[in-house]
Amino acid sequence: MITMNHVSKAYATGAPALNGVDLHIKKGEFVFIVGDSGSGKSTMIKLLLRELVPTEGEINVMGYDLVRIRHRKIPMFRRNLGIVFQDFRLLKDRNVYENVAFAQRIIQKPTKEIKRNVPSILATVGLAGKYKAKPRQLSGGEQQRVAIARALVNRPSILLADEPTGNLDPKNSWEIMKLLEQINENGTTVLVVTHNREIVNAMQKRVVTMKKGVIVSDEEKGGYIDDED
Ligand SMILES: Nc1ncnc2c1ncn2[C@@H]1O[C@H](COP(=O)(O)OP(=O)(O)OP(=O)(O)O)[C@@H](O)[C@H]1O
Repeated sequence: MITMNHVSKAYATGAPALNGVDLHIKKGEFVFIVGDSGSGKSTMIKLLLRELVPTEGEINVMGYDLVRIRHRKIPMFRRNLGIVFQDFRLLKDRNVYENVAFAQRIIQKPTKEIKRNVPSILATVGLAGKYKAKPRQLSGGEQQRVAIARALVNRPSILLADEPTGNLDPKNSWEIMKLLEQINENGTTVLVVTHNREIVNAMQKRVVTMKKGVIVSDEEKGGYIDDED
């Protein structure tokens, strides 16, 4: 589903952000990506989204060769991915329903289908009763649920979450992680970049630890490794 072979990414300045990374993720896995600030996690996510191209190496996601993919095929490729960020990135002047429906309008789903799909996905994330609310009327946890609904409504095969609990209190963080786990149990491959040590240690999932652009550990049912530096 996701393969990175000897992937390096150097920016114009500084040491390479990624340096010879090999990573294989199978369909249906739940993987945490952890590591100190600057270890290369965001760079990895950007490469998987094809926002960046590697300096060296090969990346294949869902059968798409991300080094050689033609520009006009990138939007089609990205339909396979749902993305969630730390800061939610909702449309502030649109209500919950519109925020989720927007993702379907972009891919030109017929209105009839949108009217069926949006309430269904809002029920999945536990927000069926809040479809008319504006983002500012929601808690941080609820806003993140809207963002997750928006990421899922087009039924992506892979969900990428970049620090999804970074702005949430512990209770909401747990609820969001449990929701991501449930989404994974329903068949979606889930990658979560996080600094949340307690949750990583408790959830007993695969943990890939990055340090200075390399993978220093990759463990099934792993934990958060403390940096001794
Ligand atoms: N656009 C850029 N130009 C130059 N260097 C960059 C750029 N983006 C990131 N870097 C550098 O690449 C390295 C890896 O950064 P990256 O953002 O991938 O780390 P990260 O693990 O996601 O960090 P954080 O946890 O703080 O988000 C860092 O040294 C960073 O300074």
